Amino acid sequence: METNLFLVLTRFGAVLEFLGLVELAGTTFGPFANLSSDPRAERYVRPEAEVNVIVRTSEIELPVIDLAKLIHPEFSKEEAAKLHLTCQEWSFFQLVNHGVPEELIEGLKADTVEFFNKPLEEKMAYKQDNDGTLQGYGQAFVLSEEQKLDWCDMFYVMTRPTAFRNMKFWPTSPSTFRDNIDRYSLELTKLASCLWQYIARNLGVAPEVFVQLFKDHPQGMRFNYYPPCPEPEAEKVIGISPHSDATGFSILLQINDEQGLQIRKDGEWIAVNALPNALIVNLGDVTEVLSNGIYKSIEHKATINTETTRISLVAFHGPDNLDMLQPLPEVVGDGNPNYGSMSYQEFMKAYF
Ligand SMILES: O=C(O)CCC(=O)C(=O)O
Ligand SMILES: [Fe+2]
Repeated sequence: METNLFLVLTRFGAVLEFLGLVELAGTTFGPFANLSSDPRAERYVRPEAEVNVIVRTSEIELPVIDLAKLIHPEFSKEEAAKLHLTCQEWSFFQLVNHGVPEELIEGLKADTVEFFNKPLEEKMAYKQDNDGTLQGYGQAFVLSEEQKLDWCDMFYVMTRPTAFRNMKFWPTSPSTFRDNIDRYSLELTKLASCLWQYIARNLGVAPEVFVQLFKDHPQGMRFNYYPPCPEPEAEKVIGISPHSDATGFSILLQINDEQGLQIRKDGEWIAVNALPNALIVNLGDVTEVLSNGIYKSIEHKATINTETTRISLVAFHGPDNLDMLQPLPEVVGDGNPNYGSMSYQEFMKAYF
């Protein structure tokens, strides 16, 4: 979690000082026929050293957790033990048999692709404004003129609590998009409640404690759109910079089944090869602190490629408005707390 964390914070409402560069989003990609000769490319092309880190190429499959087994009386104990070990060793896992209806996922995928394929003017009707929440269509944090930019358009909406929804950012076309986002949001909320209970038990904490911590299920959804990046500079361009998520946990759906997520494990970058129907879950910084570091929030990034567009959807699940963020007493026991206590507000501010 000790990384450059430009990414997630405002998902839950911190204040962002924007520099008006949001207008760049979307307009930047199309005209980039040649990154090496276009002066705007400077904003995206990074020094080689930043990008060329080791990637383990050997096939490593991210652990798979089966939700049907987790909730099945006969298999639950074994699967919960696997979940605990996976959370300790990886912090990332693929969730299968997650119960989110396939028809809903397929509908949401189709709507998302259709939305991003629309002409720029139409998408700009939903552009981010300076309301400090990053909701809408645009780019991730642009904090200075010097900062290198991620090769990614984003579209972000707060989905829960439902009172936080700002419907002016919710596209009316495709006609099913709003409803599918709403339904998916509810499905993931149910899923999150279920997972929290097992995570709590695995940490020796009463599930009610987690129910209370995450009671209104704050949830934001970030749609990431990574267009193909032209050669020859593509190797020095990143889809999303290395970061960890400031959440309880995040749930990623690959919209068009293109791979590109990489996670940092034991000092190496590992390319994730996700199963077609899996959701990818990763524990965030809040969980790292609550668990006193038993579970870590690990760094990850998104790569781009030269030929194809990649689209992902990440749903962030945060705690309710905490006063203080600190390790749970059940987890610390008589041992040393590794993590101090900090105000939740301060914690969120640290992301700037
Ligand atoms: O698109 C991906 O694979 C990663 C996205 C991500 O990490 C994020 O949105 O926080
Ligand atoms: Fe992330």
